[in-house]
Amino acid sequence: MSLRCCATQSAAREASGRLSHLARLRQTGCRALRTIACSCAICATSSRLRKLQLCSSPDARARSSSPRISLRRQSSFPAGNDPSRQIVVIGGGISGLTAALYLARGLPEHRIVLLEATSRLGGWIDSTRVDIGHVGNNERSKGQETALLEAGPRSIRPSGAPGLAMLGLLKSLSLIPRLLLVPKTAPSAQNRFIYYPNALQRLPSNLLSLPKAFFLPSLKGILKGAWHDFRTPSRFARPKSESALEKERQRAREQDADESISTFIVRRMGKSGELLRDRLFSAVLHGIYAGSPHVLSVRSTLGALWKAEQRHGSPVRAALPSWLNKGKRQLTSQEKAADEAAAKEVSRYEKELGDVIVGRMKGISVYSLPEGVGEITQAIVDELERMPNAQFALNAPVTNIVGREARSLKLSTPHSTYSASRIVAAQPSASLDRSTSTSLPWLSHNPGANVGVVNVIFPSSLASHFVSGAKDRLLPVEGFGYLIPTATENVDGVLGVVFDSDSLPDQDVAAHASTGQTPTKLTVMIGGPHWTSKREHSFPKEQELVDIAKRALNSHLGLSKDLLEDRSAVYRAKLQLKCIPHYAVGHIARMRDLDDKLRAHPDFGNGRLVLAGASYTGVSLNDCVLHARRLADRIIAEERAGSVSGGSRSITGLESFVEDRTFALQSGAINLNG
Ligand SMILES: C=Cc1c2[nH]c(c1C)Cc1[nH]c(c(CCC(=O)O)c1C)Cc1[nH]c(c(C)c1CCC(=O)O)Cc1[nH]c(c(C)c1C=C)C2
Repeated sequence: MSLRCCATQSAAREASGRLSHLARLRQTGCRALRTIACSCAICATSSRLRKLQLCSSPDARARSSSPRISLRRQSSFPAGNDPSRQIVVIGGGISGLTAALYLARGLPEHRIVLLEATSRLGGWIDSTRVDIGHVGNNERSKGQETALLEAGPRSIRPSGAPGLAMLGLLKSLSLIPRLLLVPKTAPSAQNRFIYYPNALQRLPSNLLSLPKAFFLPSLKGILKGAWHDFRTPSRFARPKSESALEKERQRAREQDADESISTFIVRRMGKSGELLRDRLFSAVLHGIYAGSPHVLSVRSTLGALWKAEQRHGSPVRAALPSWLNKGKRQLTSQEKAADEAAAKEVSRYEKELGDVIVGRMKGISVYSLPEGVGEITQAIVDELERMPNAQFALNAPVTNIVGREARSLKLSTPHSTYSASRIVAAQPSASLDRSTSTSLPWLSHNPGANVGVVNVIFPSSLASHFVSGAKDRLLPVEGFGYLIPTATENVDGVLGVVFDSDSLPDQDVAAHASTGQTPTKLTVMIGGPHWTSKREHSFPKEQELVDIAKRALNSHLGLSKDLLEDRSAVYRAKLQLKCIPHYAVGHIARMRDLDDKLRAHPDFGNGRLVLAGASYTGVSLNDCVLHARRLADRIIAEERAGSVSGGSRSITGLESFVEDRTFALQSGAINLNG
């Protein structure tokens, strides 16, 4: 963060000498959080992320932030400037960094250049440790109390192919021993709440707790809805007598079929579906996409529900044993092939990880690292910095990409031009659309969530001061946090609150183990669909966001005004613009069209422009890593084959939309508690 701020004091240039200068500046100054409130031109213009920082505590100081980079000279690199052996990766978020890392490892003869538009790497990942005051009364136990804050993603799920791909990356970066693991049995894994209509309700965490849940106000009508779903024919049901040609036509139509989450739920569950949408599903969507069930595609975001109807007749039938389910149908050969390919990929990653790690991770709900998920991007940057064939440029927004059929591609930034045989475009798709004239469709189609994030820290001393009794706990319940559905009265537009100190307590214990005291940390998320009718300039400013957070914590958790206004409480507010892509209805069909157009493009086809990142193939860190790895593997294979036989180049980064026509996105499943 300080890198960004310091960088903006002078002109934005991407020369290597300048980057070393930035690294030096970062080490020497700009440490206090409050210095980050940007009044600088570059942050406001070249970065789409507007940062609003506020610390109410005089003691709060930021200690670490975005990945540190210091650029070494590249003159020793053997490939020189041969464009046929130069790959440019655009975008320094997790997707771009992962792609660059695997490419640099797999193609040591190629130069890999990573261009980042802003002055920091890491994208939405933004981990910062702050000092929040002193703890301990006597000289021996006295120490500085610190808290690790995340303004973006904070924990990672180890499940499925995406989860394994991420663990494989972490293993290769030697980060596995550093993981802070949260077991599935931990209270934070078991307890997730919904605030409806005016109280916290714990959601069922397993089948045993399901019957009790039927009486929760937010789940009222679930039995009626389930019965409606059971009786509603599948939209994929076809008469047995249909001709083969009819069947084929119907199958082709199904390939592109889609609907919103709202219409899916109401179609399957009738009137009860409307209630469940407003009391339950909207809350879950707030907690993943900061999005609305009316906009999001069911197929691309809750793909497990879509697949359940397609394969089993309905989501309820899918949960039944097969002898009770007459709606279950035979899989097509294409579906079988896709399932087999997915299973193969899982076992490949499991093999790479080894039985010990795979076994250990089976009992884990989520994990993070002592210095937050930012440790991952820092470790990637550190390794890239050590590699002679990797190069970074910050403050290097790509303003144009020109291709001349089979010749190399030319990229322009305000201060340089680059030639490349291939480009991996890992920035948000709308940025690619805005900054270049690729004439590719759909890049700006999907909206994205605007979210106000307020980190709140109560230093450990406040618990003993404000709570009487042995427990010393400021929060009324223990768990992951709570979400607010649209049916709850919510004029401030709060999406939910994460109990960070419950879900990853070890992040802060580790920092001051001598006292055993830990701060209480919360993150209040605001906005998303509640701001749809607002223009960007009227989004709440930093103080307004903090005030909203205080009101929410007071009315939802009963935290007293004295506690909230205590001068040692720390608040940090940040506005995250377009931070989570919303896959709108029809996303899969549009991605197939984009794939076709890209493949056939005279300048960018033939694997010359490859698309990567959350705009296309899944919003989680795991999805970003999985798809970046997949495309890097394909590029490496083609480059190696090409150097021998001039192999056919066909990569677009969108292969998953074409290869698995029934279920393109890996992480479409939801799991409320597991
Ligand atoms: C209150 C808002 C938000 C909370 N988290 C996010 C928002 C916008 C962002 C987010 N959460 C998840 C993802 C998916 C990708 C990932 O990294 O795993 C994103 C972008 C995961 C998630 N969080 C919740 C659910 C049900 C999921 C999906 C699958 C899973 O991990 O189980 C629930 C949840 N999110 C938030 C809270 C307070 C909460 C539940 C109480 C915060």
